[in-house]
Amino acid sequence: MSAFWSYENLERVTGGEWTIEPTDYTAQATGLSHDTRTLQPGQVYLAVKGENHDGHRFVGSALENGAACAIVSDEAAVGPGPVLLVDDTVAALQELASAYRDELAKHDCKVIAVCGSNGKTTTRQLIHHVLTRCGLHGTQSPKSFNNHLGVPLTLLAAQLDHDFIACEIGTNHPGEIASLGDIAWPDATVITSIGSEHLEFFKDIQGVAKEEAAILPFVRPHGYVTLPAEAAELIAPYYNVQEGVIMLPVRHDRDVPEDFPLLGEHNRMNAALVVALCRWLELSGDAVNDALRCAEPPAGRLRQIELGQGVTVLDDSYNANPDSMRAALEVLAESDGRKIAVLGDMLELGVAGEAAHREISAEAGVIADHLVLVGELFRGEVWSDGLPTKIADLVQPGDTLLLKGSRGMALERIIPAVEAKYPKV
Ligand SMILES: CC(=O)N[C@H]1[C@@H](OP(=O)(O)OP(=O)(O)OC[C@H]2O[C@@H](n3ccc(=O)[nH]c3=O)[C@H](O)[C@@H]2O)O[C@H](CO)[C@@H](O)[C@@H]1O[C@H](C)C(=O)N[C@@H](C)C(=O)N[C@H](CCC(=O)N[C@@H](CCC[C@@H](N)C(=O)O)C(=O)O)C(=O)O
Ligand SMILES: Nc1ncnc2c1ncn2[C@@H]1O[C@H](COP(=O)(O)OP(=O)(O)OP(=O)(O)O)[C@@H](O)[C@H]1O
Ligand SMILES: C[C@@H](N)C(=O)N[C@H](C)C(=O)O
Repeated sequence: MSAFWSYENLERVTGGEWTIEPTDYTAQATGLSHDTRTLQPGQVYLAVKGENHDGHRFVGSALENGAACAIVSDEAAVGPGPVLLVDDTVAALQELASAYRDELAKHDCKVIAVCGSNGKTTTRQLIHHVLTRCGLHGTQSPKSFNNHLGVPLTLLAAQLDHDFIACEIGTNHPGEIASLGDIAWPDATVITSIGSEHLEFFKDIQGVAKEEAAILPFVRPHGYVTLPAEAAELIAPYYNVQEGVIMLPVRHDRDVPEDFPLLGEHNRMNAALVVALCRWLELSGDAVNDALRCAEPPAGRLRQIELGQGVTVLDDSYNANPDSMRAALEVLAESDGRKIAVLGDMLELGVAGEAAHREISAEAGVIADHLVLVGELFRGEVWSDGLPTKIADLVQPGDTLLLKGSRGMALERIIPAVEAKYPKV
């Protein structure tokens, strides 16, 4: 265990003041949690004000349940154990993560950042899967933890004897990548894609490219960046790296095994970036290929569900923007049987949204034998409790059904009705 988690170091790094003093300043906590529902005894509890709760309300129960101490910004939050008062708990979390990042560097644990418009979770999970199968020990972002809370929590959850952390870095507003880059200081970065995401805030693809390029100055000297060749062209105007950083644009997927199981050209390109990263890490090509052959997509990201009577559901319901819509429609176009596309609204596209919905519905109309549009922006069906059954009734044996829309549309709600009609055998 490192002295990093000692009470005296927590005080030093955060600049806080103890409102309830520890009895032994050199004693160690075992890590940090911001959630009493998952907190382990011995961890620091960090109180965060969220959308639904104020974490300060749970300080008492955190300490009663064995938290080593609590970090708070509200003097009134107390309990049976040490309490460290700071101005801003989110800033304290980020300061702790920054300091821990320096510890990780001393222990030669590599931080691998995964940025990009589409494919961060898929690629981050692929990296963790492949590196682990190649014999390295490491950790990765939970769920899609990729923002001002998720990135520091991911870094702080790593152990100092880990070989790597695969850490997603996300954005939906200009400036977010730079502030997270300044915490993560990655050894290597994969930029999965640059596309029409969150245009409400980035305006256009140049805006997205500029934002994603903002990770580059934070890649550590002699570090590594890989990205698709088209993305490299888009970020070229913003190219700015530390000394000795190698940047490898990837043009093709020919190094990915033919039998890589994730669907779609976009996933083959994600895998090609992982292969490039693994070469930089000097991992065995055969071991990397074997690992890629048994990879699985994360839930809701073009996951193929085989039901009874030859019905296939392509569950791509996690999120949507024009690029990931097109990627999914390409897969549907190649699929067996009649093709049914159920497409939900693409959110956060701002003024670009109207044309994008028009174009996608026209393209989908050419590919699908049956197209169902759901949501206001598509001028489609309004969601109702009866919609899943209505869609299940359209499906015939041997069909392929694509479900794709933004998170807010939650199109995975359609799956149980289709499963009920065509139970898995
Ligand atoms: C703070 C937090 O983690 N909240 C998550 C929590 O919400 P919940 O309603 O339970 O809690 P509150 O936030 O209201 O509570 C405040 C705190 O109280 C704690 N607490 C609560 C109850 C209790 O009994 N005990 C407690 O201790 C609680 O733990 C809080 O600390 O759960 C929700 C459901 O799982 C989560 O959705 C919610 O997560 C918030 C939104 C969050 O930001 N989490 C980050 C860790 C994270 O990284 N989340 C990612 C998604 C990130 C994302 O959307 N990324 C964008 C790009 C970046 C956008 C950026 N600008 C932004 O605004 O975020 C992208 O496009 O990818 C994830 O969850 O996967
Ligand atoms: N390189 C890619 N290009 C286009 N679409 C992709 C790519 N990789 C994955 N996708 C699709 O994008 C969607 C989101 O995938 P994923 O969750 O991996 O991305 P993400 O960047 O982590 O998303 P978020 O930022 O919302 O967490 C899925 O539909 C997935 O199939
Ligand atoms: C879920 C969140 N990370 C995201 O990608 N949002 C967009 C707008 C979506 O859900 O499509």
